[in-house]
Amino acid sequence: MTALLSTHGLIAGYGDMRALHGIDFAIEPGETVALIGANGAGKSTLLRAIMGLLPVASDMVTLDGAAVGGSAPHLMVQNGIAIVPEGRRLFAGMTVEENLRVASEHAAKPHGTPWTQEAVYDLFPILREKAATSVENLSGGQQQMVSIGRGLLAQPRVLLCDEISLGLAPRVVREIYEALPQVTAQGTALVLVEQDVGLAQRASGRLYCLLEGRVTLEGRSLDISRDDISKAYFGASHALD
Ligand SMILES: Nc1ncnc2c1ncn2[C@@H]1O[C@H](COP(=O)(O)OP(=O)(O)OP(=O)(O)O)[C@@H](O)[C@H]1O
Repeated sequence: MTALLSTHGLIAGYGDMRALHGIDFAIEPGETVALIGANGAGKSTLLRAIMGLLPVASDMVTLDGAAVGGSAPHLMVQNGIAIVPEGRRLFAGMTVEENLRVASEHAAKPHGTPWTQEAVYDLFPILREKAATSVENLSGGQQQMVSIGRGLLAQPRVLLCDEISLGLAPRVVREIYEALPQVTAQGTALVLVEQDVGLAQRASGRLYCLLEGRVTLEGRSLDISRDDISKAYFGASHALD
């Protein structure tokens, strides 16, 4: 079966520095897949490579079987891939509503029920109250909700989320993660880069662990033991302990 989005022996890096050494990854509609791994393992690089923010060969990324690797990021959005970047990167000086509107203006053609601003406000009701507030006056959690909302309004088939829990209070992280099943229920697939391994395991159906630019573990999140994760996360030297 052809996956919705897949990578095939994906190699990517920065100048002469190769950060990913042949990544095979796949995700289906409505699936939540977590990417875990230590700092520098290559998780963000994989998202950037998929998104067309780093050069990759066209056949290294396929969408519905079509080679799309290395397309410009705006074309990847049109193809149905969107990213919630690390650090949120909202448009400062603009309100919540304006940030969301900009996303709608550059959206892909919706595949199923389109995401609307109202649907985003239903997902994160606090944003409805803050619609006219400038984004720099929001809490970190509220800014993250805007960033996710903005990603959804691009009408993605796959939303790539880079460390959406970073720096947020546990209560806020819970609030955001509790909303995610409503996203996948619409058929949108979610890729979650997540530092909190327990959270990643609970929130995803499958996970991949990266170590130094390679996949060291892949499987159904609930079937993978903590020991297997620990070995995959820290590498063979740890496994021999
Ligand atoms: N802009 C960049 N220029 C050069 N090297 C980079 C750049 N960004 C990342 N790297 C390097 O690429 C490798 C993978 O980094 P990446 O950010 O993808 O890791 P990560 O798993 O997302 O970790 P983190 O949790 O720290 O973001 C690391 O060796 C890192 O130093």
